[in-house]
Amino acid sequence: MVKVNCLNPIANCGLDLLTENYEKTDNFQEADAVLVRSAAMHDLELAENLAAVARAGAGVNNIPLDKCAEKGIVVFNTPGANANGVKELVIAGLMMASRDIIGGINWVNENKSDEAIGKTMEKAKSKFAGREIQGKKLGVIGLGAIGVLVANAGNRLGMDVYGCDPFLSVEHALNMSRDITLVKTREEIFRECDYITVHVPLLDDTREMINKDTMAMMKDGTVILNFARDLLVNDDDMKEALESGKIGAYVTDFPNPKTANMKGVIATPHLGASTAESEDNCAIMAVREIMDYMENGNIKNSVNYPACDAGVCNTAGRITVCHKNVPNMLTQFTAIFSKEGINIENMINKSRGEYAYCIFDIGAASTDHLVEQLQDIEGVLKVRIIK
Ligand SMILES: NC(=O)c1ccc[n+]([C@@H]2O[C@H](COP(=O)([O-])OP(=O)(O)OC[C@H]3O[C@@H](n4cnc5c(N)ncnc54)[C@H](O)[C@@H]3O)[C@@H](O)[C@H]2O)c1
Ligand SMILES: O=C(O)[C@H](O)COP(=O)(O)O
Repeated sequence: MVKVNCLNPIANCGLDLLTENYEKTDNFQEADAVLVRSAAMHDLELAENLAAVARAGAGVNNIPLDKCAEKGIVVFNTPGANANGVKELVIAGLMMASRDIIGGINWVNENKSDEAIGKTMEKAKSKFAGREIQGKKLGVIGLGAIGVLVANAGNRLGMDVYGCDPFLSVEHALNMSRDITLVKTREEIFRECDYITVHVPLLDDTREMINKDTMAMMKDGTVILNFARDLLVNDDDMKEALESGKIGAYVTDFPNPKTANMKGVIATPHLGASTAESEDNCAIMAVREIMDYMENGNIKNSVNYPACDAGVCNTAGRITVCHKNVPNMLTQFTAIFSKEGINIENMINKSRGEYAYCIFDIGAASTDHLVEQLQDIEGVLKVRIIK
């Protein structure tokens, strides 16, 4: 029985995929697999039995990826599964920053008991006038699942779209409209664009990419949209830029105590992926990833281990090994099978950075004795019997 713990509520259509071989537990420490959204995992103690963590979503900065890798815990995410939900909210953000929709709605609420509201509004409305986005320049930093959808949508709305992503994948490039101008550096976007939207993961080299120096390059009144992570922006610098008019508005899905109280900020409470469709897509993808890993040892969409797919095992046994990506590991593994007189019928070994992963399909049923010997090799992080 595989024990699954949900650190956040996960959509039922995903959980319903779990067969009778899985059991939900409320106890994180006894889980073999964990499903999570944004719950912070950095301070949690990781039990020996934990084999997999699936993030039903994109950003994994709430998960200690290296600590997990070091313990042979494979971490997955669900690329693209919530991208359309975020794209639609970004478009709403573009609109809210361009037309004073919020001011106008507030005015109607404040004047809702005015019998003559139909007349008074005609006088009041000039306070809420805005500008159109058609013909304006939109810069998209990060052309992944969300960035490409935002870029294409901006293009369809008549914007002149610029995109920047030094690691642009072939898949995302193929999905991008040819009308979008690809630029090599984000500085070109900072200098050129009226609206700048960031869709990058929070990493050391993206942290505070919007700061005093980068905002100084921008046109006066530039609108910044941040539906990625709050730490991509230096809040104190943003406050100054909003006060001076350098930045016209800061739209963020990640308010914090500073930005929630900042004039010129339009904030939503991390709503990007909070649609029924995105929650269902993420839950289904995350549960399928966990099940394929637990039942077959296959890895798809991991963020700390290499992809590895051996299909369904059709030999007598299958053993998987998470290990350090260092010399002489395979020789030591195969020596153990050879000593036990067990034939390796198929084998896959993949590496990713400091870590590597092996699937051995063998001619005999796997035994605890085999596992113990493999586990004793220095550099082996986790050994699992699949069959
Ligand atoms: N508001 C929300 O609810 C919500 C929902 C989903 C994702 N997110 C956030 O949005 C981020 C992006 O999500 P995604 O699904 O598009 O991820 P993704 O992995 O598909 O795309 C990220 C892109 O950023 C690019 N990138 C990395 N470093 C870069 C850099 N220095 N400069 C430019 N590009 C760089 C990558 O090459 C990749 O193409 C996530 O990491 C997450 O933080 C927020
Ligand atoms: O990175 C993500 O996928 C988003 O920030 C969504 O987070 P959530 O699943 O907590 O809504």
